[in-house]
Amino acid sequence: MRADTLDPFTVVSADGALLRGFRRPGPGPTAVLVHGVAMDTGVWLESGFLGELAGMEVLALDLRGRGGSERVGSARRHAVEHCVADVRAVLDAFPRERYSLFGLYFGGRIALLTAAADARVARAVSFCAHAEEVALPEEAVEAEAAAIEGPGGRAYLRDHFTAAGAPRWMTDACERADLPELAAATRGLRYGSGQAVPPCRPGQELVLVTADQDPGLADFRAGERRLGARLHLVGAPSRIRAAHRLAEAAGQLAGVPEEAG
Ligand SMILES: COC(=O)C[C@@H](NC(=O)[C@@H](NC(=O)[C@@H](/N=C1/NCC(=O)N2CC[C@@H](C)[C@H]2C(=O)N[C@@H](CCSC)C(=O)N[C@H]1C(C)(C)C)C(C)(C)C)[C@@H](C)c1ccccc1)c1nccs1
Repeated sequence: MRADTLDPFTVVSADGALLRGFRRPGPGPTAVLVHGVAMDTGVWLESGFLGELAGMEVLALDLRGRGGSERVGSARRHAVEHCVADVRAVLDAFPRERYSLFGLYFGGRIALLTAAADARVARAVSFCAHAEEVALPEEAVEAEAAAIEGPGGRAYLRDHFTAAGAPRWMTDACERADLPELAAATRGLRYGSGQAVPPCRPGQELVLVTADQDPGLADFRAGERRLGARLHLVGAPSRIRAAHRLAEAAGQLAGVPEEAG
């Protein structure tokens, strides 16, 4: 028996891309959920994230090229500025006083960039993606895109994530991916995804979440200093293994008072 009522919605992004998602009604503050590169809104249900946000209104979108949203086809139309525009189209479609954004992996960077661009965002929580500049290794990312669109694309993703100890919901998301579009999204990372998140607005709360044993912990610490972000660590040996603990972390961070008894 599904405990949640999920109402599908459709919004149009600034460049005309048709985006789909779902709203889970709730009495409390509004959460907007932003998934990662090789994911879609299904991860919020399968990871247990949604249940941890009981009491909040939840708006979850499929970013362009993912889930039920429009296939935009080109790497340029997957530039990070278009992903930010996708999130802002959801805010425009559901006018609220304030929003809390929760982003998974690359969705976390999109959430942080959206906060920097949009004062309506009161809080942005990035799970396993930091806010610092990243020099994307062109060749490695191109090789990854080629692997994804190649004949063994499905196996590349499944095997790599499985070997890295990813949870079932992350590998299952890869099974649903439109591989040519995922390759375009991967190539699209070269258009701005490495940029550092600019300082956000006064009053905005930023939270960075990662594994306490993440080898890249220094980049998350830099976000504490540079952006005044809060750092929340989960016990895990890596960012990917932290995925098993992110729903639990979300519950702790959502900070929505338990329903009155
Ligand atoms: C350390 O990396 C991990 O801890 C895995 C982790 N990644 C990341 O946190 C971030 N990324 C990366 O660090 C690197 N980026 C990659 N390629 C870009 C990239 O990410 N993808 C493109 C395809 C899509 C599947 C996605 C991806 O997941 N691929 C994985 C490997 C797949 S299987 C383990 C993947 O990292 N590959 C790397 C290669 C260089 C190996 C190709 C650089 C170049 C940015 C440093 C990611 C959030 C991001 C951050 C900022 C800008 C862009 C992207 C995960 N993210 C999702 C789930 S786990």
